[in-house]
Amino acid sequence: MRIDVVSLFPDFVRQSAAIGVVGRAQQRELLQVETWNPRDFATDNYRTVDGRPFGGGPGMVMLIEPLRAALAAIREAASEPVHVIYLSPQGARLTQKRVEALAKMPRIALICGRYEGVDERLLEHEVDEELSIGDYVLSGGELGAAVVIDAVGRLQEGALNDAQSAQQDSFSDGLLDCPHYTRPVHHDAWGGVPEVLLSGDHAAIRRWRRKQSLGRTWLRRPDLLTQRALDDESRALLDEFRRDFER
Ligand SMILES: Nc1nonc1C(=O)NCc1ccc(Cl)cc1
Repeated sequence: MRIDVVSLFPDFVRQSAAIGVVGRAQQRELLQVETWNPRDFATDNYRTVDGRPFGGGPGMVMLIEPLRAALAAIREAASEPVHVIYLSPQGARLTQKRVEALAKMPRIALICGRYEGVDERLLEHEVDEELSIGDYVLSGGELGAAVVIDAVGRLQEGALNDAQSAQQDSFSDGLLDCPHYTRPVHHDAWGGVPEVLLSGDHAAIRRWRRKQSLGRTWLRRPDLLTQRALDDESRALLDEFRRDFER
């Protein structure tokens, strides 16, 4: 999969995509991240990328032309269609479900805005999808782009090792993760570890972990439970968790 990022801060995007799982996915050529700086597509001597807002008001707006020219260059370098995404608080909230769909696309382009916004005509004519990583205001779209690159990059076939895949699965089935423990078995100030995890009874351990994931989701994110049907076993485990909790 190839991801082209249009950003005034290409180094940030490149460096964040060069580490960890995503960095390794690039080394293995499972993923390719390229950056394009709109300033390189500005047509005037001052390499201008922003303009004053019509209607007045503070701040500046990103010009159409440098962004449009950067996208044209991206499309020229592409043998297949490019799905263009704009990151902003005005977009649809990014979910794991949407990440899984994006991860199957051959090419996506991420446009990172700065200043007060991007000329609406660019968004109307060039952007296929507007996405938000959360309901808060950042200084630009680059952090959103880094989130999309990470979430989509780790889903590329071969990017994750077994442990990471297991962790991914626990989140991806729409539930919160269970608690994790490691040595020491007994900590002076903070006590021990749930006995079942020391038992070696793998069926019981699996059951305990599933019960914890269901229970934590019920306690912390009940909205996630309404979005999915629970099979009989999960329903029984959650009821057991709730009985224990309310005891
Ligand atoms: N929340 C979010 N989810 O994705 N992006 C954001 C965000 O706050 N971007 C800031 C931003 C976006 C566009 C422009 Cl022109 C300026 C600043």
